[in-house]
Amino acid sequence: MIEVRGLQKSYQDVPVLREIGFTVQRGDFFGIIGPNGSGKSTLLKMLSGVIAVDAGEITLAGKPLGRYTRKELARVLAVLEQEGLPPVGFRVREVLEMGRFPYQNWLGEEKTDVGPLIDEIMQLLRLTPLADRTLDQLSGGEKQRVALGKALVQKPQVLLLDEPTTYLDIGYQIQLMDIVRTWQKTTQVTVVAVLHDLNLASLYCDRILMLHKGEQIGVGTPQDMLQSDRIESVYGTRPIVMEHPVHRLPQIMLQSGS
Ligand SMILES: Nc1ncnc2c1ncn2[C@@H]1O[C@H](COP(=O)(O)OP(=O)(O)OP(=O)(O)O)[C@@H](O)[C@H]1O
Repeated sequence: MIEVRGLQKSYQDVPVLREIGFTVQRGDFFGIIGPNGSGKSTLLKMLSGVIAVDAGEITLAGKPLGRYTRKELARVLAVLEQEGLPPVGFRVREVLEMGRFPYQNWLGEEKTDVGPLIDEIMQLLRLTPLADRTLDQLSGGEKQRVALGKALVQKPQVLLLDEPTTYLDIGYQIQLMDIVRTWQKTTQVTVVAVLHDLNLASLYCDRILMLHKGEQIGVGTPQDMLQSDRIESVYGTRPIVMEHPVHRLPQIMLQSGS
């Protein structure tokens, strides 16, 4: 679904990504991890076409990213960003309707009735009781669900998530990740998520790309990537890595003073 080859990026002649290359299969949950400043958001912005690559190529559904028009791209790819919501005056249902823009004509009309799709996504995200609230009347966690709803109504083939669980408590973190996974299983959407929380990355990602200072440290399963030596060399702190007693996946425990 996504192929990345030989990607390079510099800002003002300072290289921030070097020789990045990986493939994401259709329907995979792919995580991008790495310390602050390692280039995760820059890579995600290149995948979404927001910033240009200096060298290398990104192919999406068999077509180079640069050959998509903006509207074509919005039918294939949706992004959940930290600041992806419109100004505060809009109501929840209106915001979700805005997500349909790639399918609308210049009058904002669509051939098919999307009411049932919007109802389904509002229910999945438990937004139905909030439909008529304006954005300023929502909590941070509720706003994040609205932003996700706006991305899902685009019915994308690829969903990019930039640190989707920042500011969410542990209950909302799991709820949001579970919703994404449920949606993924029903629609076969390919998910690429920048995640700071290594334990969440382990629980939800099929494969993980680890970046460090703009270099690709490796791509592999959570078991491959979340080893204490590797984490220590990249993050500068040595955690204890244990197997989750239920999910049989690596989970890390931080050690103070290490
Ligand atoms: N517009 C810009 N101009 C110049 N340098 C930039 C710009 N955007 C990012 N950088 C630099 O590029 C590097 C990678 O930044 P990026 O935001 O991609 O990292 P990140 O891994 O997402 O970090 P974080 O986890 O802190 O969000 C950093 O050194 C950052 O200072």
